[in-house]
Amino acid sequence: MLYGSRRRDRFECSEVIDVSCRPLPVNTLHQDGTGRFPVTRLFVMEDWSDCLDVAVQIARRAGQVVQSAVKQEKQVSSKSTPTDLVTEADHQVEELIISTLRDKYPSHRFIGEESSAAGVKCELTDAPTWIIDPIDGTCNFVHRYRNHHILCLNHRVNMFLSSQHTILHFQFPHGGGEHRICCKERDVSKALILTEIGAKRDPATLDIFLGNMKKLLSAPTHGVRIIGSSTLALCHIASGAAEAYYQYGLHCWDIAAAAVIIREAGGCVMDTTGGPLDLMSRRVVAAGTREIADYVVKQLQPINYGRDDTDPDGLA
Ligand SMILES: O=P(O)(O)OC(CO)CO
Ligand SMILES: [Mg+2]
Ligand SMILES: [Mg+2]
Repeated sequence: MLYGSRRRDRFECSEVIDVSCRPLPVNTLHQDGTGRFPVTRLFVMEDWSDCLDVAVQIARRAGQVVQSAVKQEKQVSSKSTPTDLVTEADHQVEELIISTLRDKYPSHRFIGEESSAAGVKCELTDAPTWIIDPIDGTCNFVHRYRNHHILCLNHRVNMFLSSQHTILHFQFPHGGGEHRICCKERDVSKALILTEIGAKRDPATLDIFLGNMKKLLSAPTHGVRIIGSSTLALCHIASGAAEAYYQYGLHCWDIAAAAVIIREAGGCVMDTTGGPLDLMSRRVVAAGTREIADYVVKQLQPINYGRDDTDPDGLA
């Protein structure tokens, strides 16, 4: 996923296409029945239009790497915990994205999941910065459970791109997207809520995690789902396929692009305290409506995962 933001630029939804030109599954990211996102106008600031072309090309190449790797035997290692998995494909895709973009845009900066795991400081400045999750849903990828995406965001260019089964270009007017596609449900008893587990599995953390889920299930809501890809789940909020998402323990590369997509689709993204989202905080609540988001915020007991920018091992 490649995304960038220039705050006052207009940007509008262009299209959702499938890498192999197959129709997208209904409800994967949008539901117009054709597998196509309603195409409107494409507007890219001249400065950054080149970035979009490059992003599309890289995403296609990275998507091919992942699609070919998914069928093969994988070398699986763990990072911060035994459940925090990484494969050769994660490294290969991140290297492909960073090396290509660095050649093309020497002044741009990078925050990458696997580079951070290797000790590169996770530092977000005002410089154009690409935030990269080479495979989101690595555990799914390892098990061939097909919910995984390549995610990369450019912090200063209005574009976002995801590649695995899909390539997405979303370009919206900041703060005023015309495509209000998030669910507008305000009644939590009619909500489907998504979450992810996080890498910590000690008994105290799991008690809090299960307690939070129990509260939301007993609201009652229609249900709680865990699909194994934070960003895909967040994109489901943008698409209107679910009403809310919350998580402790995700990273800036899981949230960054999806947060913009949700906002521009008319939804809200915030901190688990109800305050503004802090990209480095490793926690998030997102929803189609403020009412549902506020309800979720009130139910949650926090889990401390530290911060991406100050706790590189991620287990503070
Ligand atoms: O598979 P990844 O990139 O580790 O991401 C996990 C959450 O951090 C699933 O979204
Ligand atoms: Mg991820
Ligand atoms: Mg990843």
